[in-house]
Amino acid sequence: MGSALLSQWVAGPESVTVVDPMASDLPEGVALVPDREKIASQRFDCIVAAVKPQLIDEVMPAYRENIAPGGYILSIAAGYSAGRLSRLMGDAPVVRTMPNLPAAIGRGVSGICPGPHASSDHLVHAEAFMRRAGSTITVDSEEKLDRVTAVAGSGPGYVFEIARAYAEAAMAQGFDEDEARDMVLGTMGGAVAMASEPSAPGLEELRNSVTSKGGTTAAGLDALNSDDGLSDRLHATLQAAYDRAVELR
Ligand SMILES: NC(=O)C1=CN([C@@H]2O[C@H](COP(=O)(O)OP(=O)(O)OC[C@H]3O[C@@H](n4cnc5c(N)ncnc54)[C@H](OP(=O)(O)O)[C@@H]3O)[C@@H](O)[C@H]2O)C=CC1
Ligand SMILES: O=C(O)[C@@H]1CCC=N1
Repeated sequence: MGSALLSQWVAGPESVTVVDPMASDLPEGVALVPDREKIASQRFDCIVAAVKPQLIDEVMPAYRENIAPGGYILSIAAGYSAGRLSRLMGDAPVVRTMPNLPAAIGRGVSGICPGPHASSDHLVHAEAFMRRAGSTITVDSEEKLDRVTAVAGSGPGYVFEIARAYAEAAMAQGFDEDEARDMVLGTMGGAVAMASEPSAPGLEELRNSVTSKGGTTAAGLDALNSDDGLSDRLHATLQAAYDRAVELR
């Protein structure tokens, strides 16, 4: 996820240093160091915590000395609470954000939540930084951010899986893999673009506008969700992701 954000951030005026033991192929203009020792004496206005939540306790404390006066930590880690991270970093200001993968093409959706000691300047900076990677929604509690994680952070995973299963079903109708992929992604992309038009009606009305009485869509929708199976499955999906975020706090 860090490299997806980096691909959008490099267009900005800041100088960026990435610490990654194995990284290669970073965008031009980014300084890469394999470990923190190489930047031991440097200070940064914003340190982005982009390792897995399970590695934060091990990796992040070494960076306490790297926070410039007035600087802050911007964490993209799912679940791991801002309070816990702030304490780990010697009561440093923390802003948490939850981006999603389409940030890689500037179409991400990022939740943002100010944590302990974060000033309004830190929040404004984090919002501007994340807007370079797509749209943002600022929430006032970490509980809400963990719900953004369940809906949007993990969301591209659900969408890719739904598209994969949809394409698999298209192949069972006799289309080859490329035909199935093109039809499914074209249909999903077109429908999402239409629903995203500023003057678009609500989603239920849009669905109804495809559904002729006694027609093919009605038959398909009946199989898809007349027993609320799809709705129930999606509720369970978001709840499971949220519950996992809570476990990672
Ligand atoms: N994937 C997603 O869609 C999203 C992920 N996130 C969050 O982003 C974070 C990263 O997740 P994800 O990108 O999926 O995971 P990855 O494993 O792809 O990325 C983690 C990166 O951290 C590097 N790393 C490991 N150890 C160190 C270290 N000691 N110092 C510096 N860098 C290190 C890894 O290098 P190496 O590969 O060499 O181990 C890797 O490049 C997580 O906290 C996750 O919750 C948030 C929103 C969406
Ligand atoms: O699966 C994860 O834990 C991360 C956070 C949201 C998306 N990927």
